[in-house]
Amino acid sequence: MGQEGGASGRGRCVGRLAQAPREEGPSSGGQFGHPGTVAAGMADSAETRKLVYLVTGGCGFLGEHVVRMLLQREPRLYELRVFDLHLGPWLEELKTGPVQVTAIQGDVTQAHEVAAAVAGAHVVIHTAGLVDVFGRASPETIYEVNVQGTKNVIEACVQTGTRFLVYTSSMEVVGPNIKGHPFYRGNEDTPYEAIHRHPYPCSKAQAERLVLEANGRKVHGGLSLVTCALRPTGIYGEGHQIMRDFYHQGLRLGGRLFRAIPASVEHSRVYVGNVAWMHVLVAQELEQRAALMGGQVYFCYDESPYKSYEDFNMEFLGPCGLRLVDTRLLVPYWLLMLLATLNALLQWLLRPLLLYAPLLNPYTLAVANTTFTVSTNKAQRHFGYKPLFSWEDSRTRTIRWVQAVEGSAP
Ligand SMILES: NC(=O)C1=CN([C@@H]2O[C@H](COP(=O)(O)OP(=O)(O)OC[C@H]3O[C@@H](n4cnc5c(N)ncnc54)[C@H](O)[C@@H]3O)[C@@H](O)[C@H]2O)C=CC1
Ligand SMILES: C[C@@H](CO)CCC[C@@H](C)[C@H]1CC[C@H]2[C@@H]3[C@H](O)CC4=CC(=O)CC[C@]4(C)[C@H]3CC[C@]12C
Repeated sequence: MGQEGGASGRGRCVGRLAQAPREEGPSSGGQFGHPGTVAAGMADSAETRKLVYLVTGGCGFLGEHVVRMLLQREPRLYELRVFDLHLGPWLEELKTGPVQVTAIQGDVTQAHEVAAAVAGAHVVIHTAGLVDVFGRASPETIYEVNVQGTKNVIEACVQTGTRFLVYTSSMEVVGPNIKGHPFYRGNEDTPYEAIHRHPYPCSKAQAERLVLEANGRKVHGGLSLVTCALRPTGIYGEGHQIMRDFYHQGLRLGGRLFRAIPASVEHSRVYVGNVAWMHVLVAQELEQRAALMGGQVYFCYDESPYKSYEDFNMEFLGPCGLRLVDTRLLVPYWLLMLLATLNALLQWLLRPLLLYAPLLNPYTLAVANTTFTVSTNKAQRHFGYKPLFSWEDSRTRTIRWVQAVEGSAP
């Protein structure tokens, strides 16, 4: 493991520098009860409902869970603004509850649309992003959405006087790096050479740096902006598109998936409900703990076991009737690399005619083939986070969801 960077974000994209402040302030030390109980115990009256939240990307995989979690766990919520390029029809059913749910179809790359959505919000949870490691979008588009979009959100907060900004970053900001160094049971301060070439991790790293640097900026009205960034590892759960893709691929292959990655390569994964809960909790605690939490990064973690990407997916796909066939002896790593490179070449050749974007490419192979596991309690120490969903719950919920998508179109 290299010593140049750090999981605190001090890494670099090739040609771009990403830097984040180190943790400061005392630990608040495990003095909290169960995180849900404080919010759930508060009176649900019109008087207590005065906060306006904005969730960007609120119709995405994670965003929808954040939106639903806020409605369940933030009793002070008066209005919830859901901002997304594509609004989901499920939003309609949320409009009948006690909270005013405002659906805003908008684009984070358009500063005026973002400013209009942010104006008057107390808290912004910025989850919108272009998650593309398959070459579907151009690098320019990825930067435009992930970096310029984040700049627009920050500037909107500053201009309109919004003080609290929670940013959904990613473990990819740290690694795995281009050298394939393992990150084993690391935390936010573990030294790691965070060097990337791919536009997705580079854009997330740049955006995260902007968010952290904005902490302490004066917003309209003279108060200070308080920001922090959450870094989920690979998220799974209801709505996880890649899990659905693997499931349908398995069905097409007669109920089999083929192991390509050694079982010894471990990944941390985190259940979407726990990631959403962490966002809600951070948003709730930022004001009281601004000095401690402002400008900080937190990995998102829970009790999900460390496993290889494929073995972990089998925790859900296995009970749905798929099995993992070990073909690693037949398909050695060099052959996989060759296939991945071929896929990249085909993508480039076919680009003028059609979009060819398979799951396997040199980047996804490198990520899947590099150990990246997180072991930290920083979120618990700083704001009392404990996973809301146990591993058993997370697993059961995800299996039920995969079973429900059974038979649906790939
Ligand atoms: N899926 C994962 O395993 C991980 C995701 N993340 C981060 O979590 C966030 C959410 O990711 P997912 O829910 O997985 O992705 P997603 O693609 O399901 O959700 C992203 C949402 O952002 C919206 N969006 C995209 N471009 C937009 C634009 N220009 N203006 C407004 N909205 C726009 C999309 O319509 C979508 O609803 C992203 O920032 C991603 O980088 C971080 C770590 C892991
Ligand atoms: C070699 C293939 C044979 O089955 C398996 C390919 C799996 C890949 C598609 C995934 C392996 C690791 C995933 C990434 C990881 O979980 C970290 C991520 C964080 C994010 O912020 C966005 C998604 C992702 C990059 C995720 C994408 C899919 C994998 C590369």
